[in-house]
Amino acid sequence: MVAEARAGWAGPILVEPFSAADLPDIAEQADGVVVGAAWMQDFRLVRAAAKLGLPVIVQRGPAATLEEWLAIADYCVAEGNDQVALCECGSRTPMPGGGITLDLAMAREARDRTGRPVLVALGRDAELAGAAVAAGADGLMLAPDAEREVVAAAREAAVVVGAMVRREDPATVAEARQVIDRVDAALATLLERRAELAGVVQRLKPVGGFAGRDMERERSLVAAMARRAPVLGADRLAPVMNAVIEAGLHLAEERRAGPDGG
Ligand SMILES: O=C(O)C(=O)C[C@]1(C(=O)O)C=C[C@@H](O)C=C1
Repeated sequence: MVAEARAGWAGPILVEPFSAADLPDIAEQADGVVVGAAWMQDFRLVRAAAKLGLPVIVQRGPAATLEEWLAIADYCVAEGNDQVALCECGSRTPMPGGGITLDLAMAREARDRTGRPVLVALGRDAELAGAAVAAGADGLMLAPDAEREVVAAAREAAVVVGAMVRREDPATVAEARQVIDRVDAALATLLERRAELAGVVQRLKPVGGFAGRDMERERSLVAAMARRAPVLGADRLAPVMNAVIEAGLHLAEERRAGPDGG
């Protein structure tokens, strides 16, 4: 199965053993071993898994406290393996649909206390991807059989929400460009949404399009933005917003004219 997975995936392959009998094969073929939520407290298996020397992902059991969870990471370190990341998989609660509720506060606390990367397991549902990233998750884990659209939605939320709420500190040109690409992804998403909303205003205003331009409103929105972007300031923002607004007005006029010019 690992060989099959490798054929369609360029990234690292993590494997969760069913029992100690799986460990030799995992050592040979996997890039990391997952201490599954269901057996987090099987200390013998945890120790044996840590001894493989591969990076270990310690998933939190559905009833495990923060201390119990972090203790398992310490067990791995005690086996001489410091490549340990944590993964929040949710607690059993009376919620419908399996009754598992992600504890993002716990994930955050685990990250703050240990300085280790913390992943959040989303199963087959990308809905909380943005929330997990905003709460500080270093990575998202999806069920191996999650649908393509779910994976794409989680990835998109991670990029856009991450760019909005996380500050990164790139050290090289390549890294800085990667961060810029993520910020641009968020900008593109917001620009597209803004153009749609500006189109709504054009349809609702008594006089829409360029004929109904309201420079007073434009000055005031630039001033409000400058309060959030004081380094850029109103003078640098004004031409940027002028271009953004004009693009929205052109789009609205084109749409009103229709594909054949009305
Ligand atoms: O608020 C309006 O009246 C709009 O038409 C929207 C909008 C904008 O894109 O924000 C566009 C043109 C106006 O000059 C001012 C603002």
